[in-house]
Amino acid sequence: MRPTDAEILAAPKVLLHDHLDGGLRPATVLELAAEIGHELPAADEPGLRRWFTEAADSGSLERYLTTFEHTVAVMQTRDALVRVAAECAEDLAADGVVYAEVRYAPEQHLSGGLSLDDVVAAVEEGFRLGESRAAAAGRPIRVATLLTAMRHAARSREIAELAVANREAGVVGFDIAGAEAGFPPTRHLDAFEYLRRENAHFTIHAGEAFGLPSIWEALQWCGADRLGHGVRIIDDVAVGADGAVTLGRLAAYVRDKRIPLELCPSSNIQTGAAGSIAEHPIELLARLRFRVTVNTDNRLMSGTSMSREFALLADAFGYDLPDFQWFTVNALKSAFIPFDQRLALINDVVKPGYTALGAQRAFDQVRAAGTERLSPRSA
Ligand SMILES: O=c1[nH]cnc2c1ncn2[C@H]1C[C@H](O)[C@@H](CO)O1
Ligand SMILES: [Zn+2]
Repeated sequence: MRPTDAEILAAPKVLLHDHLDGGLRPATVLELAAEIGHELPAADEPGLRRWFTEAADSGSLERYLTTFEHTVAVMQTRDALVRVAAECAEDLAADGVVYAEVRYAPEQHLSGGLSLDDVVAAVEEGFRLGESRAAAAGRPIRVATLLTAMRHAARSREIAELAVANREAGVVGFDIAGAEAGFPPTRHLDAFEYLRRENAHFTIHAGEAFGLPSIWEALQWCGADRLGHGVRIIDDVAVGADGAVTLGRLAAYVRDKRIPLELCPSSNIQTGAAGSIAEHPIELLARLRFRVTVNTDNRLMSGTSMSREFALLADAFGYDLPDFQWFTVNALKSAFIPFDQRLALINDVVKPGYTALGAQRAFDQVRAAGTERLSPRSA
């Protein structure tokens, strides 16, 4: 059965891959840009919303990334960062997300004179503010942070140190992002070796715009805990005409080691990593029991939300609530917060949430069945 949109919205959801600078409200971009005199490509909310999705719809990661020029430009002051982070937490909570790991690159927020420490402090303040507003609105959420280093730049070791220094302040991990082709993860080996020595967690954007060599480096040279996208692992999965499946050694390793794949269906279509939702490898990877998770990547650029991603998957593959519970539990198993906290969220929030939805559906069916109709009298 296709879950209703109301059921999808109410279902507890978990998000591991969402960029702070890819999820601003269009109205906020307009207001912040007006305050600092930044020129935008559209003058009103619907126009700006449309511009972001259309410009990001380019089929190339490099062109997709140019749209961040306008979001990063308006996130250069303490107040702007607090506001954007608070709204991010509120928007995710309103969408039924109960736990999120949100990432951003502190090195991109220094042009207004903030230090790296100032940037982290402002974003954490915003997340705490958003969490408390969401709780007051009856939609509790926990937001944890990943600090990203840009792969074309040379500050990854410094950002890794910033992540470790802010572990107690809400930062739970590290990531590298930006154009993938030409910037292999091994350029940042120093940062990853440092993080491993510090017993810290990290994910790497790999296997999105570039294929298996990028995934292999991220795992076997750098030691990534998770793969940001990792969708091109499908290149190492062969399906014969008779339906027989053969995994190459890298795909087998990813599945055997339960390496989480942070799949982002809508984003993958925009950057050309997949042709359409119906053709997205998520269905085959899920059926093969890879550790698949569903994510938004950039809600503004993709005009999406966790609920929308789930709805698209439900339409394309007939997924129902048990499938969404499976994706959600997978995500929590893969989160960077401590094991006891992950378990508590699985057992006390996610499973009861899906059970309640199942019970509600059963009641609705009984109630519908209770309205007895006279069937036409047969001859
Ligand atoms: O999907 C992505 N792949 C690579 N880089 C990305 C993706 N989405 C966002 N970014 C970049 C642009 C942002 O400015 C940066 C930090 O969030 O990360
Ligand atoms: Zn991303």
